[in-house]
Amino acid sequence: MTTSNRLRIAIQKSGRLSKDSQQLLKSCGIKFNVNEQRLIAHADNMPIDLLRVRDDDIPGLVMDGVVDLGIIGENVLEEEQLERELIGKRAEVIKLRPLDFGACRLSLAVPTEFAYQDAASLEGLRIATSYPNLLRRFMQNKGISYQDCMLKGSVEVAPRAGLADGICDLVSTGATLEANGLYETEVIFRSMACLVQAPGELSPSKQALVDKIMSRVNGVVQARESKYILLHAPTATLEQIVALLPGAENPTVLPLNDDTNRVAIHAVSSEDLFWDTMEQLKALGASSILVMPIEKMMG
Ligand SMILES: Nc1ncnc2c1ncn2[C@@H]1O[C@H](COP(=O)(O)OP(=O)(O)OP(=O)(O)O)[C@@H](O)[C@H]1O
Ligand SMILES: O=P(O)(O)OC[C@H]1O[C@H](OP(=O)(O)OP(=O)(O)O)[C@H](O)[C@@H]1O
Ligand SMILES: [Mg+2]
Repeated sequence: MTTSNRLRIAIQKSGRLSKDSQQLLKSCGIKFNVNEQRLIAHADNMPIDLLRVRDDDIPGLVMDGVVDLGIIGENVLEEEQLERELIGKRAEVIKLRPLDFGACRLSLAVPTEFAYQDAASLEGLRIATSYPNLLRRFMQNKGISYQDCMLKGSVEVAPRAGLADGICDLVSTGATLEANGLYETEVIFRSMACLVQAPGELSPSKQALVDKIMSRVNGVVQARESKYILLHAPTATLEQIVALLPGAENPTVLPLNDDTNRVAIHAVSSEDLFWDTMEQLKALGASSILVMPIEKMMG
């Protein structure tokens, strides 16, 4: 456990998770300025320090209690846990919650000309990856032997460079695979960013701060997933219209001036309202449909 009485949070310095991690903490009311050159950023309004590091270092820092909290991809967390289990090192973290960014998957991929049937097609072949432990677990469960080619970056170029027959790497849109003449054959792990806490007990003041941050994170994420919906609806189709609003319980129904056949509906929906639903609402006679973002939410 850290000895400092300021709460330490590790986030990725620069990369796929850095902007979203910083944005999330800022949305929770933590005020800080990041200096690109500096590893540490002190919050102005709360006893919190942000440590800006390589994402691979975050699970270890949390597991060892060097920092109190961390924001990390589940893929990197799980890989580090498997690595530490292998060498008998403490690998515990408290998983506080998944976050709403950093969605990707760890997949097997092979060159377009490779006749892939199932994972057994890779028997005895060489697979390039930055995730040797997740790959090993998957292949061991299937009873397939293969050869490792450990690369920290540029994994997708390995087959073309003659370093490997296939790869096991992160995919989101698939554009990188396509650009490198590869296709995805098997998803071996699905990942999101998550908020984790060091094992063991925090001091009461730090615990109170973590509770406060957690409640705010919950509010921020919930608000981002929700929408405020306003519309006018014919009373005749009111029930059908309300049923179409995703996750909107007990919407407010208000009378309209000089119109007894129509009402105004105000509702908080637990998810976005897609165009298809808006078109269905319109077909049921709804009009003046407004879908608005919600900035904050509590209770
Ligand atoms: N294409 C993607 N879309 C969404 N999330 C992704 C994508 N690629 C990676 N991620 C998530 O973001 C994390 C960080 O990815 P990034 O590519 O920035 O890592 P990195 O190059 O290892 O960075 P670092 O320099 O910090 O080691 C990944 O571990 C994964 O959880
Ligand atoms: O399926 P896609 O949408 O193409 O995304 C996948 C790519 O994204 C990540 O790399 P990133 O772009 O973060 O750069 P990096 O290789 O420098 O980490 C990942 O390592 C893949 O290479
Ligand atoms: Mg990394």
